[in-house]
Amino acid sequence: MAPKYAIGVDYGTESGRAVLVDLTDGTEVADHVTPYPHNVIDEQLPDSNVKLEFDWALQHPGDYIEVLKQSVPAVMKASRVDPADVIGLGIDFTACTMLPVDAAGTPLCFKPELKDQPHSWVKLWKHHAAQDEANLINEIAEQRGETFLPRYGGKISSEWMIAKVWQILDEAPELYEQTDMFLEATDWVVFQMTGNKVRNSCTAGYKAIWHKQDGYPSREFFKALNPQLENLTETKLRGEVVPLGTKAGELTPEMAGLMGLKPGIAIAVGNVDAHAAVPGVGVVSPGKLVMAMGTSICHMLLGTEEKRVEGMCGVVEDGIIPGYMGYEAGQSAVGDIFAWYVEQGVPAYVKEAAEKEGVNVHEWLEAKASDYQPGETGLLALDWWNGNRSVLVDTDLTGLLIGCTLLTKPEEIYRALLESTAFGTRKIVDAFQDNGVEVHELCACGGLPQKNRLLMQIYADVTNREIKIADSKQTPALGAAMFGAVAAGAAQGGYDTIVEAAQKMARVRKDTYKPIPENVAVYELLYQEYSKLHDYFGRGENNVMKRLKAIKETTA
Ligand SMILES: Nc1ncnc2c1ncn2[C@@H]1O[C@H](COP(=O)(O)OP(=O)(O)O)[C@@H](O)[C@H]1O
Ligand SMILES: O=C(CO)[C@@H](O)[C@@H](O)COP(=O)(O)O
Repeated sequence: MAPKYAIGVDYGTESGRAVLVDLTDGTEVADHVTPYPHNVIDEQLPDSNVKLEFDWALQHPGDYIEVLKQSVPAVMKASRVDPADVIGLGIDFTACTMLPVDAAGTPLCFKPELKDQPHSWVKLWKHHAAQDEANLINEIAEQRGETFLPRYGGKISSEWMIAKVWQILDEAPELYEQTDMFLEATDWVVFQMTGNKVRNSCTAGYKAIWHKQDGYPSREFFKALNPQLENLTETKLRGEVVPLGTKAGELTPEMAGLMGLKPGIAIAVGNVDAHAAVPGVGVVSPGKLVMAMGTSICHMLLGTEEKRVEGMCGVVEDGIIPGYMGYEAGQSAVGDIFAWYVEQGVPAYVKEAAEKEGVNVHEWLEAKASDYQPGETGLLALDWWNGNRSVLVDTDLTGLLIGCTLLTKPEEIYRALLESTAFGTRKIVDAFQDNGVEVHELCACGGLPQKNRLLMQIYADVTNREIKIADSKQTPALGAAMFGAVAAGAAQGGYDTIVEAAQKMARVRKDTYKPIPENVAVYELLYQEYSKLHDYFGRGENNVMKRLKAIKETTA
């Protein structure tokens, strides 16, 4: 039989990419990236004078369709694979990236009369302007002794569905009324391809407080938030929640025409980028922490029991791989911090030197920073440039750099920023380990492990654990393609379970990063210092970061 193929489409923060995968062994035959034409909308609405407030991050739903229109035909063309041999397609997305739609499923921002209303647009995962609502959700849930709270590390994040929905109700009640449904963007794109509105158990579980046995929180809880939210889950969040790997439907003739595929192929229910990466890197059993390392890091882990872990993003039964508890934690900014420094903090001479040497600024700084030993810069940083997702779960926390002198060099600051993110990951590893969810080894995927060797060695040294690296450059997309193959099923040339698909299709590289004992010893000392700063600024002893933000908001 001719080999069969599946396509995985990975929707990142700034771009979407499609990968065409051979189902016999996971070979990535072709890939193509489409940058989102409108990128992240965080200052002004498109074609409008409307300026956005601080902490907003929106997207244009049309950009997601553009990825299907450009990247899918591009991989078909590059691979010369016969469309008849493509049996399934899966997607993965950033989350919670959500949007309000009308009864026909049309995004409200597409309506001319609503396009100047910021709340009609897609709220990207890193939209952090619903922190007030998140704080209240946590306060009320705690007062009421809601049993869901421990499943989310004790706090519901402002990045998630309920806080974002409530912000819309608070600030744009008319738009809330006009909304027929709030959808995760991943479910909306699947709806565009199939005509079926199906909610996936992964985003519902991790981002919308849905539980396999208990469903959503009670009406009473929502009523306690705001009486207008009492019926939220039966109305604007209604819809069947189905497990990962389920076939959401078949590709419609219209979309097949746009994408250069055959109508009728299996489309898997939506998934989250980090979660799709777990089978993508071949992890289908407990003890191996998968780090999807890009603009942010998501830390994914399988376990056999539901444990309480401070500040984890969530534990969801079957949330990653059926049969296991799926744990998620994360850091809201990692690559984004390095990008900030490269764009905003580096002197002109660094940019000139990098250009002269034919490398980018990251590469130049990495090379220079590699000449330092751990501790030699005298610097230490807190990695909260975009708040803290785990373990403090507080988007109002901000960045900190300590130890600068008149002799401090840009590469030293760059190194301190790399180290700060490794310390943030160590906090997460320790939180799991201390609460009985074992972490034996780390598996890294995403853009960063391909780009920065120093960063990966620092992570091995700081966590004192070996790190395996995914062989795929597009691990979430590979995982999404696996789910596409499962949606198609073995009878069509796909697979019946994600475990089988991962065993056949995933690979890690032979070379790994191993901790260097001398470095581990110094980083242990630095980590103790990091922990003191972490608790001092993050656990209420000195709320200077919040006070500065409050002053900024009143004077802006
Ligand atoms: N050489 C480098 N070292 C460290 N970070 C880098 C380097 N090059 C790019 N980055 C960062 O990588 C991030 C993008 O990661 P990537 O995995 O490609 O994207 P995404 O998270 O959107 O999927 C950006 O935040 C960028 O600052
Ligand atoms: O929050 C999640 C997953 O739960 C991610 O979608 C979010 O951190 C964005 O990931 P990227 O940094 O774009 O890889």
